Formats: sequence, structure tokens, C-alpha cells
Amino acid sequence: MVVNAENVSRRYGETVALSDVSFSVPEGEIFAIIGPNGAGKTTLIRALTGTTDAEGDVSVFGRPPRAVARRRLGLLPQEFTPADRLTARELVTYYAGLYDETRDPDAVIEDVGLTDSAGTFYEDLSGGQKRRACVGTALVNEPDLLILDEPTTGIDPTGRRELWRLIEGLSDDGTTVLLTTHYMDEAETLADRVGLLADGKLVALGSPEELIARHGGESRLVIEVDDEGRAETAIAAAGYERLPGERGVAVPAGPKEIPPIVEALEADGVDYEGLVWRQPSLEDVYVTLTGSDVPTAEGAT
Ligand SMILES: Nc1ncnc2c1ncn2[C@@H]1O[C@H](COP(=O)(O)OP(=O)(O)OP(=O)(O)O)[C@@H](O)[C@H]1O
Repeated sequence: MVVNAENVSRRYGETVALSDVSFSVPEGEIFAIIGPNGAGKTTLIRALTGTTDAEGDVSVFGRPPRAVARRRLGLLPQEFTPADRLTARELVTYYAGLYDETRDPDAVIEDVGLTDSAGTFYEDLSGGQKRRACVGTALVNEPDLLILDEPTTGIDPTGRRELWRLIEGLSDDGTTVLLTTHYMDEAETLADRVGLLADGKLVALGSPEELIARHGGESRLVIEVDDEGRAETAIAAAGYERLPGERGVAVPAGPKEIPPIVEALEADGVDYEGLVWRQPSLEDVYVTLTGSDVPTAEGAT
């Protein structure tokens, strides 16, 4: 196992940041930690990298975090603001100077897709380019384990997809990746396995498919309508109950139940604007197990 955490707990005064968290990450896996603000994601990363003391047992490459050879680990912290007046190439080269053996900084710059902007000052890069330059600093030592705390927060959709491709490519080459994210589509797309933290506890652990099958609930038909009360009455008359916590009027329904629901709406003259049928996703798992909405891009920290 590359990472092994057993009964890891951390308190800050009265606040329980982590409570008995246990999981392990095998070589080559992409493991995503998800959870609401304050769930303990960053504290867990700090426990794994030895920058905070925690109770329980943590080992990385079979050793206590602080004893791990620095060159084996690449870390992108959540808050990382390099000097504005360094170019992307200078930034990556600066970090390369911290190790005895490193990759060619220009090759790293190419990997993070910044060759054309290598000479641009950090402050003049776009949000996505900035974050990619930061990821580059974590790659200079060709780490065996890459830890990324919210790598794509604040990045536009194109930039996020580029970073996903980069992370997938690193994983294909054998790098183990542990990341935190507020984006459920990111975890669903990238992660081999996901750990869901809520109030410091690991409340679910498994592949996205397993978690969705276990906690995601049924497929559903979502009726987009102004008069939700009227739609609810119409579907209730046809024997269907509204699912709580969804945007629009959602009804648990397989594909074959779509026609009777539509007939019920039509029969009552409900003026609906749209119908969306969808299968459960990791977002539903998150909402079910944490009781909170998935944060929006603006709300994520
Ligand atoms: N250094 C600290 N001193 C005191 N309390 C802390 C400290 N670090 C974290 N906490 C508290 O521990 C809990 C977990 O925080 P943590 O930053 O690990 O959560 P998170 O899941 O990373 O949140 P976010 O998604 O907002 O980054 C929170 O209640 C936080 O206020």
C-alpha cells in the first residue's frame, strides 16, 4: 500500500476535525476525498504529509509521513500563491532546485500544457494556467505519490478537463494520486475509489459505481414546472410520490414509468416546461449521506 491510515483522529480544541478515519490507497490508484466544507479533507491531507500531528497510525510507502523521502512525494496545497513576478518556467525551475534529481523543467512545463506561456509572469496567467503551473511544481521530482488538495477549484471547465487529462496520464504511468475535490463530476470521472468525509468521519468508501449503487437511490424523472404544487398533486393522483431535496419535482421512476407520469400531468393540464430523466450520480450519494447540497463552483473554497 502506498498510503495506509488507521483510526486517524485529530481534534482542535473542541472541534473534531477527524474521527477514526481508516483507509488505504494501493499503488497506481486515483483516490478522491470528497466532503462538505469543514469535513476534514485538508486535515487528513496534513496528517498524511506529516504537517499536523494526529492520533492513530499513518504510513506512506510503509513509513511515518515525516520519514518519507521528499523526492517520492509531490504536494499541491489548497492555498498556494507563488511570487507573481516569476514566469511559469522560473517557478518550475525554482522548485526543481529543491531536489538533487529532477525532470527537465521544460518537459514539466510541456506536461502541464504551458509551453506557449512558459515566459509569462505568473500574475499574467489565467486562473487555469496558474493552477497548472502550481501542479507543475509538484511534478518536478517525478513523485511516486501525488497529493492534490482541490486541484481544480476556481478553474474554468476547459482548464479542469485539461488537468483531468494530465492526472489520468500520470496515473497511467504508475503515479499514485490522492486528491480532494468539491466537484462530484471530477471524483466520478477521475477516481478509482472515493472516500466521503462528513464531520470528520469517513462515511462511505468505494468506487463511484459502488457508492452510487449503494447510496444513490433510484433513477428519477424530474419535472421542470412553475407550479410545483399542481404537478405534485397530479403525480400523487397517479400514485407517485415526490422525492425531496431535488430541483424541480422529482419522481422515482424507471424508463417504463415515464409515459404514465406524463399522462397524469397532461390529464391534469399541468403546464410543464421540461422533463429530465436521469440515473443516480455521485452527487445523489453526497446529498443523501451528508444531508447538504453539493457546493457550487462559487461556494467552493
Ligand atoms: N489549524 C486549525 N486550528 C483550529 N481548527 C482547525 C484547524 N484546521 C482545521 N480546523 C477545523 O477542523 C475542521 C476541519 O477542517 P478542514 O480544513 O480539514 O476541512 P476541509 O474539509 O478541508 O474544508 P474545506 O472544504 O472548507 O477546505 C473545521 O471545523 C476547521 O475549522
